[in-house]
Amino acid sequence: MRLSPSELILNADGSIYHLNLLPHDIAETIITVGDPDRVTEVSSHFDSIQIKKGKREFLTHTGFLNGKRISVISTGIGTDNIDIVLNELDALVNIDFETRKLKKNRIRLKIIRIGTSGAIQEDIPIDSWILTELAIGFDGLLHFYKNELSDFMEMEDAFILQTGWSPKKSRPYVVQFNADLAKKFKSNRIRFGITTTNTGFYGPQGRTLRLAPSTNGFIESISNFRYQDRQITNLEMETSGIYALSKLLGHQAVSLNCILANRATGEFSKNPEASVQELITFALQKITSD
Ligand SMILES: O=P(O)(O)O[C@H]1O[C@H](CO)[C@@H](O)[C@H]1O
Ligand SMILES: O=c1cc[nH]c(=O)[nH]1
Repeated sequence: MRLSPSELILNADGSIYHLNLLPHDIAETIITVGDPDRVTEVSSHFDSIQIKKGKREFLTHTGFLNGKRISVISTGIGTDNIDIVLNELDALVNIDFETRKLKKNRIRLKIIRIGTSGAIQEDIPIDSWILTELAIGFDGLLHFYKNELSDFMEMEDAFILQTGWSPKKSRPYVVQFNADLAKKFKSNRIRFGITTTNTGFYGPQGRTLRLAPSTNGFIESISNFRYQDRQITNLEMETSGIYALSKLLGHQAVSLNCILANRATGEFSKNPEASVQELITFALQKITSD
């Protein structure tokens, strides 16, 4: 089937609508970061940079490090942006832009998120790193796609029951990392965890400045959740969308979280930039150690 101009939207130069990229602009190993400034922090480690392109909050650098071609792309904040980034990255490799038809041979991208996050358990130190094994999405993105991702229905039901989750909110969905890709990042510095992906930074993460969240004791309630002796470790705003769409599209994804805040102790990192830099260096070393 030929995709119409309103579905597969290409710019005048043939690049994909939001990312502003041509198919050959991206590598098969993709690092996603939320903050556009973090793109340069990652690509400054590259031996050479071939592509620097962007539009809106979506900035991409593609280059080589130790002979490996890598792209780093900023997603901005939130799973609504992840919907755009994942669909457009997939289109770049799996749709022929000339014929507007799906390619026969599918390419499987390796997607590694390097992001920042808040811990919700007291024993998780500031500036430590968590690799998300299971993401619990409060965002609802998955529900807009035909899918049979139901492996964790029992855990979802347990979460809804234990936290008294309001039916006014989207049903939380649980989705897993790609275990093969995750093996690459095993290290005594990395803790595997359960991450919630929240639809905002303030109310949706139980923060109160002037507005009170609808649920009293939101952080306490999700930090007390237990499933098969496991507990939620941290929260952020993209991982469930990345994992869900990667699974549906056939890509491999892992999410690395640099813990900047601890919501149980009220602490925040004294040097967030250095902390994120260290995680970038670690991730790049693992990615290029084939
Ligand atoms: O540091 P990044 O990758 O943006 O990730 C986290 O930081 C942002 C909120 O400050 C959200 O995007 C959250 O997921
Ligand atoms: O508390 C935090 C810190 C970083 N990112 C988040 O989404 N929440």
